[in-house]
Amino acid sequence: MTTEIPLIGDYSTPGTELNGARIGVVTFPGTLDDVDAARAVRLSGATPVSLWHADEDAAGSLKDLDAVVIPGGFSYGDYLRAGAIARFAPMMDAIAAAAGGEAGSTRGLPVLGICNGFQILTESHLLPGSMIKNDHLHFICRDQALAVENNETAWTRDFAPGQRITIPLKNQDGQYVADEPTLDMLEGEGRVVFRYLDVNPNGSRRDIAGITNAAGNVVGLMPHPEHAVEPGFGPDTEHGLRTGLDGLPFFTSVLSTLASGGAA
Ligand SMILES: NC(=O)CC[C@H](N)C(=O)O
Repeated sequence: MTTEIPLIGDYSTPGTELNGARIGVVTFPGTLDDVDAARAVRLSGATPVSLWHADEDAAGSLKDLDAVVIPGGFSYGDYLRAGAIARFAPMMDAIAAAAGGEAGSTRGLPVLGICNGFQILTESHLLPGSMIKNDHLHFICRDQALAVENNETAWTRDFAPGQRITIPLKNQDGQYVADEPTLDMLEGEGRVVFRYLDVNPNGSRRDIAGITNAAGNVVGLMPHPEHAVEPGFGPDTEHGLRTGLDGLPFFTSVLSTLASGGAA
């Protein structure tokens, strides 16, 4: 069962007109950023739909959805390892089947994992590699500059190639690791989607901040685009102006992808 998420507030910023797309936002026990993710979806013009991790008809609930966001937070309190318990949720089985794993599937449901969502995607083996503690062993919260290395995924096509963006980063388990052959494969296939700029905040291998599956429909990243979608709330971007809209193209990109009829 799914419910459209009622939202309060002013939508007179971009994307006020509803465009017919329905995007699911998953909630686990301990999820933190589902409300902000839903608001970002709505600001892009799509309708956010709430998805519950333990839904007994998870596959049925995904049927009329066009994309899914797995938001940030501390699913199951990050016990054992961030995302390690969430991966066994019935909703994750349904998402994996609809998204198609590493290679993508015929449906190729677009899935965006943000921070804890990225951790859940690696634990679920929808994306390769693992997230471990930041190398300095501290929780970090900062406005982080990134380079968009691949603008041909379902969630990045509204960016320019190589575009510099700034969005918030806040986590303790943000260090992306993988063995050298996997890192070489990701680089070789253009699957590094975002790279940290100016500073590597957590020791991630090769400054990797986000990656995609082979088909380009599943994307995960540690920084939080849903916190940079409204004027006055996101990080300073250019010339000290508080524009803070660098997260919005994630959510409009998936709409462009859907409009063009492709998964990526
Ligand atoms: N902001 C978040 O999603 C936090 C993610 C995660 N559980 C961590 O600290 O690392």
